Amino acid sequence: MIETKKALLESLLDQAIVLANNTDSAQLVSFTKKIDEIDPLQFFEAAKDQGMNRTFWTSTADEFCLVGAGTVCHLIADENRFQETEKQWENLVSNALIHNPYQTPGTGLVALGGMRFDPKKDNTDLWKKFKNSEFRVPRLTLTKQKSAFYLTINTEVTKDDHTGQLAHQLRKTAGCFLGYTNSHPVAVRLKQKEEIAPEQWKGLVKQATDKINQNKAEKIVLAREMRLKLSKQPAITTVLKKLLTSQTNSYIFAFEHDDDCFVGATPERLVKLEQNQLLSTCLAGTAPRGKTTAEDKEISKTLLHDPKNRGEHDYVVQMIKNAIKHYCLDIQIPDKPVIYPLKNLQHLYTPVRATLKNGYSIFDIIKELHPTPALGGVPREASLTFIREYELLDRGWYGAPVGWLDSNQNGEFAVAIRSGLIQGDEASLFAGCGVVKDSDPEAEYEETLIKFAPMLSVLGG
Ligand SMILES: C=C(O[C@H]1C=CC=C(C(=O)O)[C@@H]1O)C(=O)O
Repeated sequence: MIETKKALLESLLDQAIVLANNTDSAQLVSFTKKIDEIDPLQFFEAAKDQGMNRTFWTSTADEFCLVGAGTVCHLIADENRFQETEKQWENLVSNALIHNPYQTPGTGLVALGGMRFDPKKDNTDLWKKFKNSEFRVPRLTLTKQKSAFYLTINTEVTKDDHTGQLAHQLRKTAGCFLGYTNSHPVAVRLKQKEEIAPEQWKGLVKQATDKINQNKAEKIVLAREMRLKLSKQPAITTVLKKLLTSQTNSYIFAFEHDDDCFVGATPERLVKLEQNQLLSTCLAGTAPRGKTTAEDKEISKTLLHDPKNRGEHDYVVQMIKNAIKHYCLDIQIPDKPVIYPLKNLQHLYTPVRATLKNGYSIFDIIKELHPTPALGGVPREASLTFIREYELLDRGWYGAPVGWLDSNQNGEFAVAIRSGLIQGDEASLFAGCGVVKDSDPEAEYEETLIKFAPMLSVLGG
């Protein structure tokens, strides 16, 4: 007998009720179908209307987007957060009843999340809603891969559920998302902007260069915070829309916890995995964009040959190479970086390609890579100790891996920089830069100002 699409959902729910009965526990069901084109931001906004916490991820280079609405289950980890999350994920996947006839990465059962930069640094009140490591499996996930769109409905079925009633409820909720049209709310005005202790931060850069000149470290990345007061609570949909149009070479992400939302537009890929094909990238070494094409080219040329920036960049290349060699075969790294242009900045960029050996997962790689010298420093422990002790802020999820994974060994993580934590009508923005032996505090300060710009401008600055 040929089953209709409608009957597929019902038969999956029937099976789940039997399993829930047998095990006397809730059964996770994941059902994916192709849908007509839909604006991911409308889907995101619809989730707000349904009172659901939202998660957003887009890789503009791949025309790939994931939007999560609500949470059907959480993966939360403290100690050994990478191994623990992987274990929870494997467990969840092996017990779920999954219907996903598509091979497209990011369809089916997907978890999205992130983690704290440094689990050893005390958690302040600022980040109190954000766990050491937290991934969510959304109630509804929209996946956009180029011109194809997929909807995944995840639900926990209990032995007392009724197939017809549950199927009706799930379709009704999905209908609210698919038929949603609303204009995005207006943007906010910036009322006040406060840089946290800028002079003290410059002093810290000097302290770091002194430490480097005493051969106690080679590179230390130092970050700072800017506090904003806004005219009202911003609509995250509008913030994302502006980031999508202004930061085209970046990953745009958002992770919402009620009135707190961690949002950013980062150019820094940590790792991408498509089955066993791995791509990581080194992005370190920075210069501003030129005002004219000729000036821009001149700056790029200088950046490509500047020993300070090349040194900063090469630390990252070497570290990634060493970090992945145990887990990968066939590692390919070009000899020289190229320029990666952003709206306000340009970076040195080197892609790293490899094949992941059997038996390893994306978590093994993230564990080795985080933090790269683009966010921590060299040597890793000495720089982290310095940051932990002296940096004037709680980085929270800033500078840490943020991304997604699916149940077919696909996933992608970026480093959450060029980001901010929006809390009601206030926000904290974060920006940092690599300090090496000849760093000039004033120049590093200027560099962080440019790095604040993408988030600042979408919040009315
Ligand atoms: C720490 C940040 O940038 C890092 C990533 C790329 C280039 C960097 C640099 O040139 O200093 C930083 O290492 C930030 O944007 O907050």
